[in-house]
Amino acid sequence: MLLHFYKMNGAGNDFVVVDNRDLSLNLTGDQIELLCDRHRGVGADGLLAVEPAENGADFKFRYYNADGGEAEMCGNGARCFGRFTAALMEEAPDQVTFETIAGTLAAEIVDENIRIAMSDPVDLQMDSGASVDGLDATLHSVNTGVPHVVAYVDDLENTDVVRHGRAIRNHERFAPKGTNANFATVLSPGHIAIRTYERGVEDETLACGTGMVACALMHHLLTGAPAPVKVDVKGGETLEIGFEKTGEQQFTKVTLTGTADFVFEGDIEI
Ligand SMILES: N[C@@H](CCC[C@H](N)C(=O)O)C(=O)O
Repeated sequence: MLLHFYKMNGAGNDFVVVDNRDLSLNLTGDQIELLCDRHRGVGADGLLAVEPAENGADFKFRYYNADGGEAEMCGNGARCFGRFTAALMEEAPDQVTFETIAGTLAAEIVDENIRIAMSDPVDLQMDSGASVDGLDATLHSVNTGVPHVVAYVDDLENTDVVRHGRAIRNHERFAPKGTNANFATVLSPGHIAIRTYERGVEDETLACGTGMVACALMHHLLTGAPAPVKVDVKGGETLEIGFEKTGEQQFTKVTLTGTADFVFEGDIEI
């Protein structure tokens, strides 16, 4: 079968995007893994599929990690999905809504950037009680659409993100679903830098949107820094996280603002 695809990236987190509004595609996990393979396929951290909405939004968002497994949400993917679906609509909209497993989200076009109105974070735990060998940091956890652990460290550049990230991702405390693992450091009040090991990619990626949100919320809880929090990512960009606090460890109106760019499109035999 010849598949038409688009390649996009959000802050360096890259995606194969397919238009499946007619539901004619039924990609298997193996096919998705092959499409995301950087040597044998297009190469990407994940695959986004546009499907018809079921509950009144503009579209349905499906997200698959590079290993072919479906995930509930992807923050950088959501910005790319917003940019992609806005281009599918007849009149250029200010906002696109889409159903995800983590709830219905909205993407707003803000100048060159896309701002995602995220689902409210759940399962927030300051100090999850877990620890991993060789990492002297408290592991906080929160689900910002997908599960995340956040560890604040002094020396981010020299942190072994793959080793510690893999140990956290596979830690029994976060089983059976596993977790993404973020390492963050404070650059100045309200400005942090992060690196993320992603579940389903099983490696460090250049950026992770839901991970940025997790680290920004923890930064607020640990230091009191107000919104918006700026987040530098490994890919070199700085994104912005907005939020409102509704309780001691509860947040709403969480937003993620950053780039979402088309890279190329093509056809591939699968
Ligand atoms: N890259 C993402 C997160 C994608 C899902 C994640 N790997 C998981 O399995 O939880 C983002 O930008 O949020």
